[in-house]
Amino acid sequence: MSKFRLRYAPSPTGFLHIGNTRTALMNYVFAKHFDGDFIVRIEDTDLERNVDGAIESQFENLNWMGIIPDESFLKPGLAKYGKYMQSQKFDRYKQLALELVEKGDAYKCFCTSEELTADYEKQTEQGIVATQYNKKCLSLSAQELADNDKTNKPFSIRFKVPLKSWNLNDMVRGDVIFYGKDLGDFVILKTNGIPTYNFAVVVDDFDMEITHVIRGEEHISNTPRQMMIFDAFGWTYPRFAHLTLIVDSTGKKLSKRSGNNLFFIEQYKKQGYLPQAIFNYIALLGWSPGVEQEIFTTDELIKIFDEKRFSKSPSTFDMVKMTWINSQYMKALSDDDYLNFVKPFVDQDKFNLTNKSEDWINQVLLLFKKEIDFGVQINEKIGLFFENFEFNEITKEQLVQFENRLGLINIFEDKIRQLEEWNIENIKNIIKNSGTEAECKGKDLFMPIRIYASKTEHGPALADCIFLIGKDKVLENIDFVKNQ
Ligand SMILES: Nc1ncnc2c1ncn2[C@@H]1O[C@H](COP(=O)(O)OP(=O)(O)OP(=O)(O)O)[C@@H](O)[C@H]1O
Repeated sequence: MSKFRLRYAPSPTGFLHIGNTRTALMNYVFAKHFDGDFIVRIEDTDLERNVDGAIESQFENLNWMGIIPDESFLKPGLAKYGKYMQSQKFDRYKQLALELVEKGDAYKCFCTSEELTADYEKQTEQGIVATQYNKKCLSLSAQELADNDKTNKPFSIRFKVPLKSWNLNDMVRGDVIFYGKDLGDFVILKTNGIPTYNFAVVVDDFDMEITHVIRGEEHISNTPRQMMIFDAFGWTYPRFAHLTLIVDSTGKKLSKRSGNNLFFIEQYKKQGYLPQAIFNYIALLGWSPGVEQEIFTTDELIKIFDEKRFSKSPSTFDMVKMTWINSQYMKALSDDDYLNFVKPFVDQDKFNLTNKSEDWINQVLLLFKKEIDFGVQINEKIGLFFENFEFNEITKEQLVQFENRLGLINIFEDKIRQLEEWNIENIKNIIKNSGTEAECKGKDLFMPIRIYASKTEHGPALADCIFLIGKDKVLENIDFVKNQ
């Protein structure tokens, strides 16, 4: 059996989003499961739609998620596989399109766009819904052709669709039959010499010896056109798998053009999601592992991958689920890995770390290891340990509910002031003893102390909080809250 070779072929018309990542990921996992090659090819023939920075975004984000190409324009394979960017292969496509003209499988079309539009409009008036090219140029005489060539009349090249049928035998959808009579003769090389999508894809898949084409199902109607081009050259088809699309909550396909930032991978990188978690989540979109388990490493996913488990219905992108998976990965990190990961997300414009010790910063960040779902959330948690933390009205309302608060806090404050050895154990004892002396326990004990000492009703373990806020600042907070 020859080595499996699969490809992900984005157009550089926008940035990597959850939808096209799923296609890239499935090609990658499929290839790696069978010890094959994963190739990234850039389909940039639509020059006007190409977007600056799009190629970099695709590669950067794929690499970040561990979807690493074996071959791409950055790391070309054998010379016989050709270029990995379609805009660098225009000569090859042209030469092959002319070869098909030579063989009689394609023909030059001299119709102008005005003529074509007029004819399509006429067909529509006649009630024809699926308009087709009228094959006018197929019957040009040798003399007409020679005259047109002599005057350099601009032409496109059209494929002559045979009147036969094709069975896609799709890996997801099974048998799908297409008939030539339903497909008009289509352009494979435009007047400007640039190939159309269907032609370039076939030439590339052949050149690169692609064995399996896994892509979104919006491409299914392209596939018979590609199969007939394979046939015309006498080339063997790859196996096709058209995966159902990833849609948003309104059922709309996620697309580079959707303009919704929430679909882009870059967004999650910036928010402090872990690449393995996103990989894990996307792998389960439209593919089932066949077991209840939901958390898998990349290696496990590659191992258990089964091409028979692709879903037949669209999958909705669910950010809540992805965030939950991310939180599971965050909790499972070692303390060191967690700290290395989360520190860069601390907003240093808001929280000045320069005068804090490394040890203190680490202890503060670790308090929230089990609480935060993704990196930037740390900024919603750590405010109470920093200057200028605001005491808000809601907290004040909470505090006044505790009738015994002043008696309790006076006792607590006194003990804190006298405490010589500042450690968590001693602080715990002070809280306990203050409760005994003020005759309060449970919420009546902990909540007032928490609010006076930290200016908020929220926070991790009370003694840990007080310890890290520090003695002077705790006393300052108590004084401040008393005066509200
Ligand atoms: N929402 C989606 N769900 C599943 N696969 C998708 C989705 N969007 C794109 N793909 C797949 O990603 C691959 C790369 O596609 P492409 O670069 O054309 O992305 P696109 O987002 O569809 O682009 P555009 O926004 O320009 O239409 C194709 O195989 C395509 O089928």
